[in-house]
Amino acid sequence: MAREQLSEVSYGWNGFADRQDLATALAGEIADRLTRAVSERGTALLAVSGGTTPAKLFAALSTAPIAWDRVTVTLVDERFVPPSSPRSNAGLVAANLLQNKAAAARFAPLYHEAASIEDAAAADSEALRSLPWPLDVVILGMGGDGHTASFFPDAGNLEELLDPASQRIVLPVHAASGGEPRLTLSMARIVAAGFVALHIEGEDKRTAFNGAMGPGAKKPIRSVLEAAPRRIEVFWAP
Ligand SMILES: O=C(O)[C@H](O)[C@@H](O)[C@H](O)[C@H](O)COP(=O)(O)O
Repeated sequence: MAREQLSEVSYGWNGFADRQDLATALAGEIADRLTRAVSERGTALLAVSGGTTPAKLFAALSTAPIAWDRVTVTLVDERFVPPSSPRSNAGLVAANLLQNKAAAARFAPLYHEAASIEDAAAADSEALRSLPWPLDVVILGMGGDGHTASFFPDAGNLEELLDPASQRIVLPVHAASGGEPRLTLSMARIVAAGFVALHIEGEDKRTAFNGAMGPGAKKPIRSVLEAAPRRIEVFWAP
């Protein structure tokens, strides 16, 4: 894993010839780390992102021969929609990851029907408190604007979202660029993970990532890289 050192931020760069090679390699890395967590602490906690990128990865990971019945899967973030919605990350995970061998995993959703996104976030923080924190593996995505999770640059509460000291587990997000209101794991919970991978695909995303690593206004993805106590590994394919 090549190392890029930039001013005060570093990350591992793992480039692949094509998206299926990336999915196979990253699924193997995740499976190894989940297996190690189960052997060390009897359980493992995985958080994945939604969007259009992860489907191949989810399909590859779903067939991994690991002790899925000891694994809890949750989401890095979620749109404030029910699982039946085509916009639902829970629906995406159910259809693509919690299949095959991974169907035996426990799933902890972020979306709960509530009067407001604020009420849902508060309910989430209570419901998720009993999960076996810290996360063992987090898979992040990134938008062309440098957002990751639901840390959108135009979020009204971006400072709170990026606060590595926040004790909250789940935070509400209102950001026009994010579409529906969102629920997102807090920065603190994400960066405390044993392994964080950033999964991006396509030239535009590589350009956006490199831009976020350069001078200029700090993008949320850079804030996450800087806050992470362990080097984050970037997985990219054209
Ligand atoms: O709910 C979401 O949309 C994701 O959690 C979000 O953070 C995603 O990772 C990026 O927006 C990239 O999305 P694409 O994979 O669709 O480009």
